[in-house]
Amino acid sequence: MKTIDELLAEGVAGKRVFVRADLNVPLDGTTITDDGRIRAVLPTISKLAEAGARVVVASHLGRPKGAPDPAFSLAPAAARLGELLGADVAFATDTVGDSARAAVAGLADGQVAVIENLRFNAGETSKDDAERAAFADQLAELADVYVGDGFGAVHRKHASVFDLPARLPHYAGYLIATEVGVLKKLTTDVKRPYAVVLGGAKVSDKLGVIDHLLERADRILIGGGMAYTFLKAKGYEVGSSLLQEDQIPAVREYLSRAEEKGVEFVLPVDVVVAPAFPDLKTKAPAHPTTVAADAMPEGQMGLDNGPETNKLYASKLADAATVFWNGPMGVFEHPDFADGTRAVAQALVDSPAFSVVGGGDSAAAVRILGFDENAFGHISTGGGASLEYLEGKTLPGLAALED
Ligand SMILES: Nc1ncnc2c1ncn2[C@@H]1O[C@H](COP(=O)(O)OP(=O)(O)O)[C@@H](O)[C@H]1O
Ligand SMILES: O=C(OP(=O)(O)O)[C@H](O)COP(=O)(O)O
Repeated sequence: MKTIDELLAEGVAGKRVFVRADLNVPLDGTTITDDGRIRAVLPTISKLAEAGARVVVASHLGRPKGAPDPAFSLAPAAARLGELLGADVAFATDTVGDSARAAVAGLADGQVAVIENLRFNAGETSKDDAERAAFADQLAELADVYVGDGFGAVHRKHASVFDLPARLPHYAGYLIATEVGVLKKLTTDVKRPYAVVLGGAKVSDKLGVIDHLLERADRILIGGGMAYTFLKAKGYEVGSSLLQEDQIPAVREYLSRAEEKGVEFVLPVDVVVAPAFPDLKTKAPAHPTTVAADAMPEGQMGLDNGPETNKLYASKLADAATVFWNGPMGVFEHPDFADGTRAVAQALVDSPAFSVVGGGDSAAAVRILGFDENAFGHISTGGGASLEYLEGKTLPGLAALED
C-alpha cells in the first residue's frame, strides 16, 4: 500500500487529489454534535493543501436513498472543515454534476473543495458492478490522484471506496494508516482477558462478528439495541424494542457455542424502558422506568442498560487486559438513556486495560459525555470497519489501496 508520504515525495502541487473521507458526523438538524471524524482527517487534508494540491474532499453522510435529501447534506461538515482548516472551503451542491465540476475547476493550488453527499447518487452504494463503475468513472473525472482516508467506510464495497481507486493512482491517508496500525495489535498479540462490548443500533450489520469473537474473546458483553435480540432468544418479552427477529436462531447458536467454549456471554440483567423512542430534538422527558430484563412489559421499548447491569459490566471490565467496545449501551443522545454508555466509558477509564473504542456514535458518545479522549487506548472512527478488520475479513476499501 502506498502512503500519502510517498505521494507528497512525488509532488502534488497543482494536482487534483480526491480524498475519500468519512465525514459521517452526528447532526442535530444542521448542528454537528461531534466533529471528531472531521478532525481525524485534517492531517491528510492540510498536508496535501500545504503541498499545493487541489484537494477534492468526498464522503457519505447517513443513509439517504440514492437521491438528494437536504436532511443528509454535507454542507455543515464542509463549513466545519473550513473552520478547522482556517481557510475557505468551496462546497459543491452535487457530486458529479455542474456544481462539482465548477468547484473543482475553480480550485487554486492549496485550496479545498467538498462535494455533496456521495450517497445522493444511487451508483455509490449499488450492488450492481456496472452501476457503481459508471459512477466511479464520473468521479474519476474530478481528480488526478486518489487518497483513501475514510476508515469508517472501508468495509463498504461502494463506488468511491472500492471502484474509484482502481481508476486513479491511489494512496492511503494518515488516518487509515493509524487505524490499521492500532487494530493490527488486537489481531496479533492481544493480552488476556480480552473483553468485547457490543451495542448500538446497526444490529443486522454487526451480529455476525460474534461468530468470530467466539474464537477470540474471553468475554462478550452485549448492550444497546443489540441486547433485545438476545433477550428474546432467551424467551423474554422485549416489547417494542429493536429486534432482529430473523437472527434469533443464530443468536441461540452463539449462546450455546459460548457455553461449550467457555466464553463468558454477559447480557443485561435490568433495562431502562419507556413507552416510545425519545424525542432527541426537544429532549423532552421520556418517562423511563427500570425493569428486570426478564420482566419487560409489553408495549415498552428498551432504551438503556439498567443500574444493576451497569455495575455488572463495570466488574467484567475491571480486570480485563484488553477491551474493544463498539456501540452505545443506550440512546445516549437523550439524558434519560445515557447512563449505560457513561458506565461503560467510566469502567474503561478506571480499568488498566488497553481499550479501543470504535464507531462514529460510540466515539462521539464518549466525547459528548465529557470523557477525556486520552483516557482510552485508541478511539477509532470506524465501528463496522474495525469489527470487520478484527474479524480478518478483506475490507474492500483497504484492498483497493493495495498496489
Ligand atoms: N436500545 C436501543 N434502541 C435503539 N437505538 C439504540 C439503543 N441503544 C443504542 N441505540 C442507538 O445506537 C446508535 C449507534 O449505533 P451504531 O451506529 O451501531 O454505533 P457506532 O456508530 O458507534 O458504530 C446511537 O444513535 C444510539 O442512540
Ligand atoms: O458510521 C459509520 O459506521 P459505524 O456506525 O459502524 O461507525 C460509517 O460512516 C459507515 O456508515 P454506514 O454504516 O452507513 O455504511
